[in-house]
Amino acid sequence: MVCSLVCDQHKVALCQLAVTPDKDGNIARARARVEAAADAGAKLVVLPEIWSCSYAMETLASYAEDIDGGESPSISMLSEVAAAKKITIVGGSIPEKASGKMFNTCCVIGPDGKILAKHRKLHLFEIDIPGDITLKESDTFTGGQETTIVDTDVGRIGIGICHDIRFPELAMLYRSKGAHLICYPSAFNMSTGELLWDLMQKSRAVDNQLFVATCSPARDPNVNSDYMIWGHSSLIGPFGEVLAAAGHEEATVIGEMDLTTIQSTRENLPLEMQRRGDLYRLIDVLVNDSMKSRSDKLCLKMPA
Ligand SMILES: NC(=O)CC(=O)C(=O)O
Repeated sequence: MVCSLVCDQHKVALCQLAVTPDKDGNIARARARVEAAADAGAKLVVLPEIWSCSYAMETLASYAEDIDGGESPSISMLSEVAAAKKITIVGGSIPEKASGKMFNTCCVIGPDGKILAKHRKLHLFEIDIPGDITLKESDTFTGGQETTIVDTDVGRIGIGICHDIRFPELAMLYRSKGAHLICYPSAFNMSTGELLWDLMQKSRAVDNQLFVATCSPARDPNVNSDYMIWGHSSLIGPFGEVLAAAGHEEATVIGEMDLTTIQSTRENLPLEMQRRGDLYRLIDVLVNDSMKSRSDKLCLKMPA
């Protein structure tokens, strides 16, 4: 491949890791997977949501790391590997402790091993389907306050974590700021995954005509927990094409991201030129919605 000043084609690896309660083991396995992905030519490696320990609300605090205080074995390992292999890593997420709170945090690390950006999950997952699944992340985590878009060697990347994918406004914001790729380290489950996982990543990609990468932990069918992981990490192109996809078991999948297809897709299907800013604007939706009370938001008005 011949690259001009800035290379447009990049191999992206999604490391769908098997995650256990053994943190040292998880870090060692992640290191081996990231190194192997780099050796296979990946310039960007993406890890899952909560990969240093199990996604079990009751045990997360005992695994939390102080990233800003420099006491984070998980992030130190990623920095070492990024620098040794000269790659960019979207480091999934780990439980982060800071100011007496806990966040669900993704670090983006550059080829010099330095942290380029830190994203704290903005929308905390909340679901209550009686008899099936009930989970409220906000009982455990504090939500982040900042959106995250970062320039890297493989393009401009917007970051969201799992449930953040359900909020199209965030993806639209990243698109408007020139993102080439949105990465969503995630951990969907068996109740949400089958119907929503593929649909949402393709929706964010085709609505915004950019690349979307998701990375999940592997499913453990023997796990003694009511939260069984869906898996199926994927790389989606700007026309909704599946460029790489894992099953539900532990695997690394690598896909090629050709950034020039963003422009060609936008020329072929010029959505941005057709947007009816005279009839609707995102700002109106946001302002109207934020003025409503929480109970108003939950209730759909029925016709009289
Ligand atoms: N971890 C999550 O945010 C899970 C989620 O969004 C889901 O649908 O499952």
